[in-house]
Amino acid sequence: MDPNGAGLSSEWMAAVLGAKDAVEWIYRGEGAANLVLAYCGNAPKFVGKVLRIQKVPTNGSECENGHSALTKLEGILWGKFEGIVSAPTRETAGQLYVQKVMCPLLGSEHVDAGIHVLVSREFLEAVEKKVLGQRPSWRVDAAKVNPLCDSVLLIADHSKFPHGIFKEEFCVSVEIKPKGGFLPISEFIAEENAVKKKITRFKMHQLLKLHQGKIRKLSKYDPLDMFSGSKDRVQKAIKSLFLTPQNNFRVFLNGSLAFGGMDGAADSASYTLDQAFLDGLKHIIVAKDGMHIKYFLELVAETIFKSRLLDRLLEVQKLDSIDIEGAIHAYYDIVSQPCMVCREKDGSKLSGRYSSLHSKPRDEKLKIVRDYLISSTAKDLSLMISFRSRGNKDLESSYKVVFLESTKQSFDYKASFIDLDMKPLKKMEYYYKLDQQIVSFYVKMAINKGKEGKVVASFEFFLSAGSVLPENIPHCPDVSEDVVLDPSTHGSNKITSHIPFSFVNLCPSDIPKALRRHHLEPALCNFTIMVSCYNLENSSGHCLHTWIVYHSLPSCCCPARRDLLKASKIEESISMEVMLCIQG
Ligand SMILES: O=P(O)(O)O[C@@H]1[C@@H](OP(=O)(O)O)[C@H](OP(=O)(O)O)[C@H](O)[C@H](OP(=O)(O)O)[C@H]1OP(=O)(O)O
Ligand SMILES: Nc1ncnc2c1ncn2[C@@H]1O[C@H](COP(=O)(O)OP(=O)(O)OP(=O)(O)O)[C@@H](O)[C@H]1O
Repeated sequence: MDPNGAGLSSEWMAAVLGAKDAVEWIYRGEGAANLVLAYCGNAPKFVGKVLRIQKVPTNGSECENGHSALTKLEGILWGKFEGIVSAPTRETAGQLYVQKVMCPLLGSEHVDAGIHVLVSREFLEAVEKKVLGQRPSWRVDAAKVNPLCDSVLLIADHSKFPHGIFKEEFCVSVEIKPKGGFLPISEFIAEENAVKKKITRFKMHQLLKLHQGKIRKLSKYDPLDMFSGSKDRVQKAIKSLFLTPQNNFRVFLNGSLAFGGMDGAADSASYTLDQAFLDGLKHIIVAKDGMHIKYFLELVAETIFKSRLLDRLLEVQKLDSIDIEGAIHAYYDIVSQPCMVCREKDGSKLSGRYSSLHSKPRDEKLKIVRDYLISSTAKDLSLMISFRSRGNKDLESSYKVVFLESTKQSFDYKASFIDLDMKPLKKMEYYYKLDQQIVSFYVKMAINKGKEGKVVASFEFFLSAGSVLPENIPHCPDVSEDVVLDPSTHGSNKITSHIPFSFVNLCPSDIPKALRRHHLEPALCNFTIMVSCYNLENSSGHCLHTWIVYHSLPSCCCPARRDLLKASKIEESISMEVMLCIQG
């Protein structure tokens, strides 16, 4: 690192990547703002590294060359962190933000701010051309490599161990974007938005994304499980991510994407679970056929649970203590604009509530907004964890070690946070609008909820090869809040929720009893009970089959028991899910 904090040491200044270097960089992935390339050549200074290249919107006006610095107000906001204000470019300021702001909060051992390397325009053009075919088409349409950038970030490749000790070793890594893991309690949340205190933004946003066509099915993942600190709930979170990865879960084998997609909308209809992934896992996890994925998911959950990595992240997320509905007021004062929220609420009894925010000293308002933006970074970053089996090697490990009880194996692991970008100050207004859009859409959709009475819990379980269906489903907690609209029928007033049944005893005559146990009156609703079976191995993880096992309308005949027993004989690891659909 150079003494000016610009992140360009003289050694790296000398290395300008040109067109001929492009062959050594291959597509690794991308998000909304950056394209990431992995190194596949032999130059020691690049081995084990990735390049993170800034993109610009294709429909944007002029491309910024990265030389525009922070705005004056951003300079004031981040002024207390050495070097950020005087950083010559936004990129450099962003890198210093990672070093000076995020590193101390998350722990320097889990963050690599990277260094800048110079690149020629020819290099950027050549790599862009080279990776075009691998990029999701909607990402290609949305943004392109910024041709005016003259430097890019070189960061450790967190999907690999830097120097493998053993030539033959396999490394598997997961990338998890856990999103916001707590429910706000802010007094500034308007009464009509009180649902925010009970339902996560992630979950509500899913409905909006479904409606907008950004995803094809609702995620089963609940960030509250991930951040719960409870082993069972963390396991549930990991399993849910596996079943509906979207852009929240990916697996890499020796640095190559093996599961999940770079397509932000990836869900069980679009990701693939290929043989290479299963074969690779077999090098790392010692288990009988059909159990590798189950144990791998256990390994990930165990590591997250034991390492307490997310505890610290949650604390950083909680810097957002008054919610965007509070922070937006401080924002308008900082940018010296009339407060649009107070203007809208003018005359309402709530508008007085915000005067306490508007009368705070400027320093406090700056802190509110600064903390909100830091929290936004923490709610959007990803965690990468790499694993390699320690085998029988007794060498002392320079990494942390996790023990997987199910296979009696020890693994080295290393964990890093990626994508710690500084969020622009001007995004505050967008955050407020998006928040309101998410909540109002959810509230509108949830109005249907009143029609179905009290609905019950969901459960899923894994069946391994040759196993029989369980006699008793464990007691499920009441999650009557937890009603989701069925993606396939959204728009109508059909509600899908989950109801526990003992599979073995499942027969139509038991169903009314079971419904009553959950305070549902069978006579008052038409309903369907479906069992879906997901294959976890040897195929794409798609839903293999859905059986309608019971329909309340007499004309429907449902050979439930026979089909379920057939399912139990599937010689694979499968996950089954029972859904109760009630037509309002
Ligand atoms: O607002 P969210 O929660 O949708 O988060 C955005 C992410 O969407 P997600 O819901 O995770 O798919 C979004 O991710 P995708 O592009 O959807 O993969 C970005 O990370 C975006 O950040 P930025 O604009 O690149 O700085 C994220 O925007 P920020 O809100 O973090 O600024
Ligand atoms: N240091 C790294 N090591 C390994 N893989 C990485 C690294 N950094 C990024 N990646 C891969 O590249 C992808 C895109 O990177 P990143 O999330 O930084 O992009 P972004 O455009 O900033 O994302 P966002 O949409 O959240 O703004 C990641 O999802 C990850 O798969």
